Amino acid sequence: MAAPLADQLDIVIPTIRNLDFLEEWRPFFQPYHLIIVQDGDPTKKIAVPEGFSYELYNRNDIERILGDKAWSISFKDSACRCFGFMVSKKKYIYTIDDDCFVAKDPSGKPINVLEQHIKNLLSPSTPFFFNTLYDPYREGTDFVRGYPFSLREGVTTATSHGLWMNIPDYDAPTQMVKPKERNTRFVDAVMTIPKGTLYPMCGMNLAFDRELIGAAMYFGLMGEGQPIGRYDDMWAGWCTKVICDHLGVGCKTGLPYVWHSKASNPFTNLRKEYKGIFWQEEIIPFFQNVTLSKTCTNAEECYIELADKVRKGLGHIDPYFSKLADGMIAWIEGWRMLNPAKTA
Ligand SMILES: O=c1ccn([C@@H]2O[C@H](COP(=O)(O)OP(=O)(O)O[C@H]3O[C@@H](CO)[C@H](O)[C@H]3O)[C@@H](O)[C@H]2O)c(=O)[nH]1
Ligand SMILES: [Mn+2]
Repeated sequence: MAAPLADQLDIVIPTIRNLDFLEEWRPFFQPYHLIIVQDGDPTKKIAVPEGFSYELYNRNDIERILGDKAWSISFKDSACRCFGFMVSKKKYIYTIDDDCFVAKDPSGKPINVLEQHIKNLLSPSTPFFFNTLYDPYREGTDFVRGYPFSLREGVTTATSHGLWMNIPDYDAPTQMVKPKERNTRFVDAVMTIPKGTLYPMCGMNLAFDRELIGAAMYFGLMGEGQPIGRYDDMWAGWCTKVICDHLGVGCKTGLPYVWHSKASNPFTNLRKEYKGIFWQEEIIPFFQNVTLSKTCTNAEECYIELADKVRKGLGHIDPYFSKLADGMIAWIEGWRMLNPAKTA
């Protein structure tokens, strides 16, 4: 079984359930190191299937390691996964939910998500001009007529956003209106999200270049004690996209697919999401108009400047956003504490 970049990529899994799903992934995941972020009750024992290389962190570990910055890592929300991004020492991260399984392509072949995500990350992105035949670097396709030759080299890819068969990542209102809707459509495409365009980044099946954009992959303050949930990955997606646009690197979406098996409770989800549903109508224009200084030349510097802009630009909506801006700073302080070499 192909295991590209096995020594350069960590798999981060947030879990409040169990890790039984790893048995199905074993052929693809066993060569890689796992970073498991155990949410909820730290006294609960999470069994890791035999044969996997892993490190496991629970809430006590997060408090011990981050000390007075631990509050920036959410509790009782999948946002806790970003702690795994922080403690990893690898160049690449893949993160997956524990209710995602191996999907099959239309020929019935099991999909090796890591192989496809790594292909996406190692091939260039084209954020400055849209190629209508999708990924021009893929075998059997190319740039179409009229595509500027000066742009055909493309730029470095920072993120690879995979999709989901079966249970789609719908918000609560959509889930409530369409409880039985399942995604049965396999679209054989990867495309770069154009510069200046935001997207709803889902954390269920996501890979990224940790050295390039990891410092901006903070999943915010969600879950217990917070007025909002299930906007963790959305927040990280908005922040990382504006920073990728500023740095001139790309974000891709499309292949690979996972099979998402569990529909979370729409009523619980509505309670978590409802403030986000109307707040985002102000948040999105903020991110669409935010600009970062030319002096910001890496994700950390961009993120610190963005935190200040969040405090000034969104603080009027709710005091939560000032706290979130503080959380963004605490996150970067934690990041720098655990990743000193890169900062230097
Ligand atoms: O309190 C919690 C709840 C869940 N987890 C772990 O996080 C992932 C996702 O959980 P789940 O599958 O229950 O939620 P979904 O609605 O399907 O997830 C999607 O919505 C986003 C919510 O933020 C999430 O990023 C998407 O993937 C599982 O691994 C749970 O075990 C947790 O750690 N703590
Ligand atoms: Mn799920």
